[in-house]
Amino acid sequence: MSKLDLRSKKTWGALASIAVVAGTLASAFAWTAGWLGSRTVSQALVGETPKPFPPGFRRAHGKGICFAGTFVPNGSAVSLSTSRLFSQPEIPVVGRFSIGTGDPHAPDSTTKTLSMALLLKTDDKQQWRMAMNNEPYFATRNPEGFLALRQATAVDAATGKPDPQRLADFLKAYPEAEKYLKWAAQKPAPGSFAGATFYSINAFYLVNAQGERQPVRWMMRPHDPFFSLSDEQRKKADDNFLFESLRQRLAQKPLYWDYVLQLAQPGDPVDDPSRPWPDNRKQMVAGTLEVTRVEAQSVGACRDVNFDPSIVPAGVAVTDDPVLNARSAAYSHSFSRREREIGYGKATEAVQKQEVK
Ligand code: HEM
Repeated sequence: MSKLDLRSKKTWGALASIAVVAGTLASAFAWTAGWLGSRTVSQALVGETPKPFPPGFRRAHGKGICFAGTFVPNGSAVSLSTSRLFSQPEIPVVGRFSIGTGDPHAPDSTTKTLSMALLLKTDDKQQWRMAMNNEPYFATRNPEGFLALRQATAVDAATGKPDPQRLADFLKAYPEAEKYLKWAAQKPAPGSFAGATFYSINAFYLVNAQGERQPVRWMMRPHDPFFSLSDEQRKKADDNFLFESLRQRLAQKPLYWDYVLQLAQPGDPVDDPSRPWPDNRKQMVAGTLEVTRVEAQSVGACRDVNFDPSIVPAGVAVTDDPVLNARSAAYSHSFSRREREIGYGKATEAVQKQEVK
């Protein structure tokens, strides 16, 4: 091998090119790791409570159950979108019900937030992933606001309560959150998954064969009736009452939800999830989801799925909603962490296996 001639311009030119390549790779790595740029915010959005966090579980909505089902469209939305979801006779569904807490062992009464996530694979090899909550709108217009809300409502160690001044400062910066906080304070505690309505919250575009874009939001409206539990009933309820009653209910017969699209009118905000559209906007039932059986998440098909709502098929497009975009980054951080823990054999309970030493 010939020696490096450090006096030659050619050698210095080659070294400079290598430095550029190495520098680019290092920056790309730092960006991927979230050490640079706005991704630091998306990493900060991924909390880990309880601490230490049990490996292999989702960093949010950690307690959940997989389900299998079928989506049957009724054909009414074919003029709005080319997605096969609206025209294929039926689409198999891998889904997940969860509650809105990071702790996979939390009692079901810890939160009033219930969720449904869906992975729909159509026969044209496209995928639509959805993750919905039982809340019609979001607290803040952007993800920074969501982070600020978390900090403003954190319990002060000295008083055992959130600091009122911090909350007042937060509401000054994010006045839109007042509506959500008032609503959340009197939100009834759902007594079942079966009777809960799940909302997309973020807006999306449906795109038809002519390339026309119709902004929509949607909800999954249950056939089962909604019922709520009093504080007293929740205190007495079993730690797994929501998941247990779901199992029992499905052992009898399937559950159904109508997929209801809400169509925006010109001027309705598509990039602000804290501003629901007026109730008089046109709604249409585009199909029905049938849920037939559940399976533990440690072994079920939903375990290794990242229900990133920005994964949409042809015929659907994402909006510029900053919360939607932040969700994609945050879910990806959470997904990489849990899959790495599973891959390195650290996730025992999350996958029902012994730890690999
Ligand atoms: C800035 C706002 C938000 C952040 C940072 C956030 C963060 C997260 C994270 C980190 C996960 C775990 C992902 C995984 O490991 O697979 C998750 C799951 C989930 N989120 Fe969010 N989220 C946000 C907003 C929302 C909104 C607006 C909704 C409802 C429309 C929602 C519904 C869900 C659901 C249903 C799951 C569970 C999905 C599953 O079953 O795997 N999130 N979220």
